[in-house]
Amino acid sequence: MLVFEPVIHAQTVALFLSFDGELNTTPLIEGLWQAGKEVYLPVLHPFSPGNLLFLRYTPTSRLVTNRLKILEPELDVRDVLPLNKLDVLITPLVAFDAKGQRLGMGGGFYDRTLQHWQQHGLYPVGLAHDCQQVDELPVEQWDIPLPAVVTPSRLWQW
Ligand SMILES: Nc1nc2c(c(=O)[nH]1)N(C=O)[C@@H](CNc1ccc(C(=O)N[C@@H](CCC(=O)O)C(=O)O)cc1)CN2
Ligand SMILES: Nc1ncnc2c1ncn2[C@@H]1O[C@H](COP(=O)(O)OP(=O)(O)OP(=O)(O)O)[C@@H](O)[C@H]1O
Repeated sequence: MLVFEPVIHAQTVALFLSFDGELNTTPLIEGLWQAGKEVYLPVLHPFSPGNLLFLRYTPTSRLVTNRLKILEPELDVRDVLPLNKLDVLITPLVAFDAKGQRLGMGGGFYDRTLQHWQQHGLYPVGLAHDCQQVDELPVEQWDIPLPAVVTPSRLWQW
């Protein structure tokens, strides 16, 4: 991921703190910090259900457990980055298919975030284990396909 072209050119990168068998993102976060990138994490929106905010994450950030039992940075409006300032958005996923369709945890959070991603100048990329690839996923009308997925063994692009 650190040698993936959009990441090399990025100043701001959002990713996620792994839980429940997701590929461990800790080494990647430290690599991004070392490369001088600003790292952002998703925070459940305090009053807009189903939406995410992206907050700056540094080695001294205070983390709290949200209602979905995931660690997230403590809400401080000064740490929020608007989506149009985000260069790369690394998304978690449960499974992805041969066309770049993404299955998530079912909250619709990333489908909402990724609406109109092209207009935001944002580049989304999924991060997953190799075994999370499947032939074909059922597609719902709101599902947004990913232009790229990175796994430990390879890069997929569509
Ligand atoms: N590491 C990580 N962070 C992430 C996500 C993710 O997939 N991975 N998300 C990706 O969107 C968002 C959170 N999405 C989630 C969606 C559903 C559940 C979940 O456990 N749902 C339970 C019901 C929980 C409840 O309502 O009490 C369930 O479906 O059984 C957790 C996270 C934002 N942060
Ligand atoms: N752009 C959207 N606007 C409004 N509702 C949406 C949008 N995208 C998804 N939803 C709603 O969110 C719900 C969950 O969607 P879905 O099962 O595709 O989530 P997911 O992609 O698996 O989850 P996540 O993105 O959080 O990992 C659906 O019931 C859908 O109605």
